[in-house]
Amino acid sequence: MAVFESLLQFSSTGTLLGALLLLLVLYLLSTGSKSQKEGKEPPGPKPLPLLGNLLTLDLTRPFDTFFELSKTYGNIFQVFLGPKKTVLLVGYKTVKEALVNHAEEFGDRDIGPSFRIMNDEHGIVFSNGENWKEMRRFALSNLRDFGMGKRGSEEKIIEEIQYLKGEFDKFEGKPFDTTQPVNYAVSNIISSIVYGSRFEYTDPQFTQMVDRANENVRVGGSIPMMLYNIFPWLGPFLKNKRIIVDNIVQSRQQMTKLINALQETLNPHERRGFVDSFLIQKQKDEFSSTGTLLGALLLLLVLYLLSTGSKTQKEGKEPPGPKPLPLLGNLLTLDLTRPFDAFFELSKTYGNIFQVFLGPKKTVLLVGYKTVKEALVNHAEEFGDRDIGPGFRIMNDEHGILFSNGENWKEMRRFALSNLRDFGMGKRGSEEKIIEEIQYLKGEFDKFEGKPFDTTQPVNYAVSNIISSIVYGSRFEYTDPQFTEMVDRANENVRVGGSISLWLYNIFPWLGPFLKNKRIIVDNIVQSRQQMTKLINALQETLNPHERRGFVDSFLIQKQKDEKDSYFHEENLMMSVTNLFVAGTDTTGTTLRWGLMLMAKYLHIQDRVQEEIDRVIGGRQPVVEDRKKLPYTDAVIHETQRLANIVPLSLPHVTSCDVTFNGYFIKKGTTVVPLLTSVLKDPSEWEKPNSFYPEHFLDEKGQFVKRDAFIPFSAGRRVCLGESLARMELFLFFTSLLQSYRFSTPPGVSGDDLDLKGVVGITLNPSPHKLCAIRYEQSLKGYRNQTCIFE
Ligand code: HEM
Repeated sequence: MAVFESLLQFSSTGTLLGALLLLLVLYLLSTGSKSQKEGKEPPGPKPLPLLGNLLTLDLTRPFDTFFELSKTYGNIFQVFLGPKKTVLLVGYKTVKEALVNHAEEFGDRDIGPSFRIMNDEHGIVFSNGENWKEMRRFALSNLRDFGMGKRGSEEKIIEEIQYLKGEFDKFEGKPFDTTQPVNYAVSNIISSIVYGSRFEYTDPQFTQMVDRANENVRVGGSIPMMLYNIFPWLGPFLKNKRIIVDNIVQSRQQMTKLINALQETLNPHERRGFVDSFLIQKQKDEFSSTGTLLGALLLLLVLYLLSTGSKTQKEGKEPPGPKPLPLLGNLLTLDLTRPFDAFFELSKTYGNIFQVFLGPKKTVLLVGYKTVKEALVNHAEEFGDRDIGPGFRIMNDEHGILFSNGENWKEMRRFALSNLRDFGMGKRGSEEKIIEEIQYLKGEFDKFEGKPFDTTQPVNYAVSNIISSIVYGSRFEYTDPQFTEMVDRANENVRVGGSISLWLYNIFPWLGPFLKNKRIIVDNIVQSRQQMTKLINALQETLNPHERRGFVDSFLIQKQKDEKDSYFHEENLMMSVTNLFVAGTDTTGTTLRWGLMLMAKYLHIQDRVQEEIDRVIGGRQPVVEDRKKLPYTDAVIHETQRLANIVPLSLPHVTSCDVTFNGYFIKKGTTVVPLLTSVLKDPSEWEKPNSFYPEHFLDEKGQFVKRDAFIPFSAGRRVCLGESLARMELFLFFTSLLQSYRFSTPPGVSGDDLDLKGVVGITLNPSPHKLCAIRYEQSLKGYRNQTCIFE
């Protein structure tokens, strides 16, 4: 019944009672009609659909419950924890027979969602296969070296007992809770084997680590965590899951400090404990000491030179590419500070389809308009899956739209598209929202009174409010820290997500604990989820099925209707909202900022835009309909998107099956990068690929012309879901701002100082800069000569 009570916490009582009644009917029907497949599967109590045996199991003491059940079903029986079948082994003979005589078959660890958040399938307790074998063997042999089960640890234990007695003595015979002193003493034994020294019981670094570990062990066995294992979408609502995640984040920080300190004082000839042994082994194995690395590089170079002479490239089979080194692949020769430029450069040698090895990971590059279009559009199915590497996995966990695949992706994308359209995406509804938001943004610009300022935050907040009002049903104030922090964190994750350390993390995920950037991303996610949960809970509480305020409402209503439907669960809601929020903010904000910067850089082009707007629109608010009458402005916006090239690598795809493409064989599961840079700057498509040249989109009569190779939103199955919204936003924001302001560089900064290279993240941002936005009054002539206001 405890489960029943816990379930009540998560659902509205009415819906739950209805669902239970339905399940009861299903149960009664099924009891009469079907026979149990005894003799094949182990026997066990009859499960209800979806809930399995949860309603009849007392999960407060599951071990007693299972033991009790064995009296009815024997020594091997099965229960259903929700939809998850679990076989119980009961009694000495059965347990020994399975674990010892069938050691191989029963020897793997089941790593459910709650253990996964703690461990990520590394280490010893929650890993399997070769990783587990290697880690267990290494731990056993090293723990023995440091005295486990031998004289060495005997001495440590005897020493620690004296400290523990000291603690007990402090109570002078008065009553006390033995938990902390006993835990600290016991923990010091393993700590001195692992770290090489014991800790004082007054050292908060140590006591917090012990207390947190104990809390996680306790909370990890609680009913909410069992439910989380069964229904992981409950995660965002479970306080206990948050406690565990917070404890992990904090303990990892402290462990990292301890390990770093050991690393700094490491002496390979004097190992102090298990960590030292591991670090030394790591150095040996992974070339991290400079000497070894240089030696290894030399060896690799020799191997490389030898192999270049002897083996022939399998051209015509796999795509060509630079010769990879073992383990490191082509990493040493690739400039990951601007990977898209490095790949584009390589295509000059290897052609439009080539492969590189990022570490051991093969990645196929698609280069130029024809190849990218051929793959993404004509072979949409084969090239349409998303590659979800470790870096994206921490952000998304394969739910939502951006980083999911298969039926989950299809359902979420379809639902998002149709609902975003219902809330006005690409239509009149969002036009009104955008025009309203522009007034707020102008208010922000005006506050600077013509003095130089960084456009990042106001532009991002304004743009984010458009997708926010579609998703949540309302805009936020620019002074609301709840909102601004969410936007700032999303942008930080997009920036940090494209850093070299995240590339390395994608290639060698074991680097994770040492990477500050990974920690930044995880912390941002944890905090943003808490804020999103609050926002969604507030919407849930005031939900009216007859008046949907935004995408979240639609999702919640669908979730209520379709409780059985596995796709409309909490995790998909959180991830879809995150995807729309992040993808809908950073991209459009960044493009708009490029646009304003380019106007300040190329004043003669700004002149022409403003002349056209003055002539065609005058002082009234620009609307979408005006686009047709503003060919030059439209061309400038398109050219901004082309040259700014803000998603230069698109997002990684993966082949969904083996595919032979343009004569090359690409295996199922190969990472594929459609190099959008190479399309937007394809020299065979654009007259001046590297210049800002709005004429790319104009015919000789000055009329706007579409260009096939203009695909900043990518193409095919995964084409940007927000394209129509983004295009509308860019047009309205850009024309309205250019109508009202003259943009120029700050005093002392020339247009030439504004660089076009940008800052690399997942998206390509303008380099840090400030602009002056000087109000342009229609009545004033000669606005072109107005310059920045001096402070
Ligand atoms: C100038 C603005 C934008 C640009 C340049 C842009 C570009 C892109 C690109 C290149 C992709 C990856 C396509 C691929 O995998 O091949 C993408 C995906 C996506 N974009 Fe955008 N985007 C923009 C604005 C938006 C907006 C406003 C939204 C919000 C509604 C949005 C939502 C998404 C989503 C949900 C996906 C994932 C699609 C999927 O995996 O099925 N984007 N975008």
